[in-house]
Amino acid sequence: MSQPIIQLHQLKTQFGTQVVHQQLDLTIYAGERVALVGGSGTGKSVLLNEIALLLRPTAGEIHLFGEPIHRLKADQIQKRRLMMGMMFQQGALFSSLTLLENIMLPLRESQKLPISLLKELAMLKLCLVGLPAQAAHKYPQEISGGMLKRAAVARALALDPPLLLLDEPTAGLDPAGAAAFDQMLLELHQHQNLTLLLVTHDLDSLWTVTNQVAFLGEGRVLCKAPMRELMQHPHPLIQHYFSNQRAAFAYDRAASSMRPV
Ligand SMILES: Nc1ncnc2c1ncn2[C@@H]1O[C@H](COP(=O)(O)OP(=O)(O)OP(=O)(O)O)[C@@H](O)[C@H]1O
Repeated sequence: MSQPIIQLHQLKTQFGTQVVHQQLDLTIYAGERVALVGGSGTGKSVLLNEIALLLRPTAGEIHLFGEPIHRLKADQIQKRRLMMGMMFQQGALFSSLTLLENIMLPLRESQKLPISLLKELAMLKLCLVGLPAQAAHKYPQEISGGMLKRAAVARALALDPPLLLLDEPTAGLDPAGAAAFDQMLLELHQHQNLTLLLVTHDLDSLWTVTNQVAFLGEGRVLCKAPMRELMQHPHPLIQHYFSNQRAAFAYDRAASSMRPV
């Protein structure tokens, strides 16, 4: 059995009087490809930000890479942060920097290396996500949405983190672009020894990218299981989420593809 790299115990998240998570438990093991799904407003992005240590839960414990975060000192927490790459929903690249400069940013902040070497490392990441070398000197506003998302992944992977977090990575992409992005994620997972955790509403991504799906509802994770099993789960919220024509089409596409479902 792989090591657990994310463990959430009895997490509670509250904004004012709104309780978003309550008694939420979740364990993610090294090497898994996990999606967080659930209805709008169930707190998927909030949970991702808590795991990324960008937001503090109201109560409960987060263990990352086997360490209880609440017992760590600030410098140790920062070290854990660097072990996670995060791709934000809109990419969150700096518009005044080229793609290469954006990818170099995390490297410049944490590595004391000559600039020529940093550039080389950043170029490697650019290639890794399937972007052409000419894209390096373009600005975010000069490239397509698909390229932007790939550049955001390249930046998230700049420091070779073992864990990649992605917030709705295929949102806004056309079907072909989304499928190509999913394929890139699978290749990165295979070749970079990554654990993937993505928030998504993309039913095709659930079938093709993930091997575990954690379903959020009633403030907690109602079930974490492979898609096939999850779809059989009797909880009404899960049944409702998957009982529609779009979900049925995604199932048919997955079943007719060569990939195991
Ligand atoms: N910083 C904040 N302050 C107050 N409320 C917040 C904050 N961040 C999120 N919320 C609220 O928490 C709830 C969960 O938000 P979140 O964005 O995590 O939902 P989600 O499941 O990702 O939704 P969607 O699928 O629509 O993107 C929402 O009601 C949101 O308004």
